[in-house]
Amino acid sequence: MDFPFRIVGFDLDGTLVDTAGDLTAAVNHALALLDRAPLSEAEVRPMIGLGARHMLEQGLAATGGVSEGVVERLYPELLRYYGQHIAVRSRPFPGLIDALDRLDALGVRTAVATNKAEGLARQLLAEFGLADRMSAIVGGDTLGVRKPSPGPIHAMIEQSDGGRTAFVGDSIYDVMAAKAAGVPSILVGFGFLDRPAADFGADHVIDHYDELVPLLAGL
Ligand SMILES: O=C(O)COP(=O)(O)O
Ligand SMILES: [Mg+2]
Repeated sequence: MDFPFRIVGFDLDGTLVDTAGDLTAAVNHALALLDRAPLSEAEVRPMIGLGARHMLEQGLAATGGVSEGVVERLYPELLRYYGQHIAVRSRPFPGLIDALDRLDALGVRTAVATNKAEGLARQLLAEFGLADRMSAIVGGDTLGVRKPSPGPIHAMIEQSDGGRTAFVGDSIYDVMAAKAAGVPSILVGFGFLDRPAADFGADHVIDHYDELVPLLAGL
């Protein structure tokens, strides 16, 4: 039987890899430089999804206020710290590697469109041996646009040589980008969701990676 998709694209933070612990540590490193109290991982999770700069702005806003000058000063600090501590607590979500293996065996290309900076995305994926198995890795700074624009998904599809595509993500920006790109959107219910899964308007929701290949096979 022919598999109905040639490309399956993934978001990174909160979708392929649970990065909340290391991203929280990076935000808290920046906050500590201002003598501000740390945030919990539960507080930082909903701040993830529009890139690390946005996460820093949200973290500052939640702890006493944010100004452009402070963001300018702390953003490079946050990136530097994060790059040096990128995979201390981060781990691929359960069942991911099996699902990628199954897609590989079906001849499906897997690719990434993330709002994380491309260099950090490649570094993180390489930590888990995942960079080399992706046909494209498009980051938040790769193009002039980021999700919810469909641009990163279009670029990911083009770099993967085209074909029917589905996109898997954990944020409203992923669902919006997939819809704008005209590809089915699949929400992972285990990601960094900031609202109930049913409220995202995704075409499908999975609660474990074991569900991904059977779902796609039926679409
Ligand atoms: O780094 C972020 O805030 C978002 O990254 P993601 O697009 O992979 O979720
Ligand atoms: Mg995400």
